[in-house]
Amino acid sequence: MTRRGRQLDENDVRVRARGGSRPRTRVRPKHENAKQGFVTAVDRGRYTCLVEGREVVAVKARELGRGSIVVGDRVSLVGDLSGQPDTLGRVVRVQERGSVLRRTADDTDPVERVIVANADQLVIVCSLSDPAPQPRFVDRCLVAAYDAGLSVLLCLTKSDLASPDELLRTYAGLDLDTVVTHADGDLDGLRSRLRERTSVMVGSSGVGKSTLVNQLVPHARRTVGHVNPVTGQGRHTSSSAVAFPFGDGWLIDTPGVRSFGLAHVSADDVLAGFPELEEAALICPDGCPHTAGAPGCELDAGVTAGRLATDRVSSLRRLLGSRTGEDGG
Ligand SMILES: Nc1nc2c(ncn2[C@@H]2O[C@H](COP(=O)(O)OP(=O)(O)OP(=O)(O)O)[C@@H](O)[C@H]2O)c(=O)[nH]1
Ligand SMILES: [Zn+2]
Repeated sequence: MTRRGRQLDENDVRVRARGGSRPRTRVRPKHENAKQGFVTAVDRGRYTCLVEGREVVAVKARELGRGSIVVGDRVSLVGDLSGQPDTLGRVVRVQERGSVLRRTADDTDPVERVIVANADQLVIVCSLSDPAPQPRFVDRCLVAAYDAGLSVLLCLTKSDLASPDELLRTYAGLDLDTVVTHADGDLDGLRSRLRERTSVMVGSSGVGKSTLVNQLVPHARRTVGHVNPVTGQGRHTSSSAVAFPFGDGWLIDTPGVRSFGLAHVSADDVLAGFPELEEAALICPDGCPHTAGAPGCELDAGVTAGRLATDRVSSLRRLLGSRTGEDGG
C-alpha cells in the first residue's frame, strides 16, 4: 500500500491477480524452484536481476503477459541463473509492489509509466548554483513523491558555490528532510539517510547527481560532466533507472528522468504536494479552483497578508494549470 492509499494501476492489478486470485496449482508447481531476485536495470526487454548476489540477465516469461517489470521489482526467476555470459533467466512472477513511482511524458499525456517500484524515498538533487536552483522542479518532484507515498530527502549540492539558507527557509516546515553537500565535503549525513531504504535519486542536468552517485557507489561509474559533441563520450548509454545495492537498501539512479509529467495526479493530490497551502485552502469556498483571483480563494488572501509564500502559490498554480493544458508549467 502507498501512504496515500492510492489505487495501484492496471499493471499492478494484473500482477496481483496472477499471484493471488488464480488457482495457484497451475503455475506454482512448475516454478517450485524459482529463486527470488531484485530488478536492477531494464534495457529493451532484458532485465538485469540480482539473484543470490549474482547478476543475472533475464527475459519475461510469456505467461506474464503485457504487465510491466521495472527497476525495483522483486521477482521470481527460473532458467539459467548462473549469471554466466550469454545465459538467460526467465522472470515468472512479479511480487506485489509496495509503491509505484510514476510519470506521464507531459502534464496532459494520459499514458502513465511506472519508473520505479518499491522505493520508499525520493531524493531530489538540486544544486545551489551552476545551474541555479529550480524550485519549480523541486515542487513538481514533491507532488510526484507524495502521490506515490514516498518520503522526500532534498539534497542541496554545490554548497561550495552558494549558501543553502534561502532554499532551506523555503522548504522548512514541509514534510521533508534536507541535506547539504558539496563534492569535496563528507557525505556521512547523506549516507546515513540512504541506508536501509530504497531511495530514488532525481535531478535535472548538471546538478551533480552523477558525481554524488559515484562517491556513494564507487563502482557505479556514472558519467560526469557534459557530453562531448564530437565523440559522444559522456553520453548515458541507458535512459532507464539503475539500482545499486547500498547498505541494507538500494540506491536507484534515474539518468533519463528529468521531470515528472503529472497528468495522472488529481488536483487534490497536486495540492497535497504543498502541505502548507493545502491547509490554508481548507477555508476556501467549496469547489474553489485556487486559480489567481478565484472568488474567496484563501491563497490570494494568504499571500496578501504575508502568511503564504508567493513563489509557492504561483508554483502550485502553474502545476494545477499545466495539467489542464492552460500553462506550460
Ligand atoms: N563546484 C562544484 N561543482 C560540482 C559539484 N558536484 C559536481 N560538480 C560539477 O558539476 C558538473 C555536473 O556534474 P554531474 O555529476 O555530471 O551532474 P549530473 O547531475 O549528473 O548531470 P548529468 O550528467 O547531466 O545528469 C561537473 O562538472 C561536476 O564536476 C560540487 O559540489 N561543487
Ligand atoms: Zn482556493
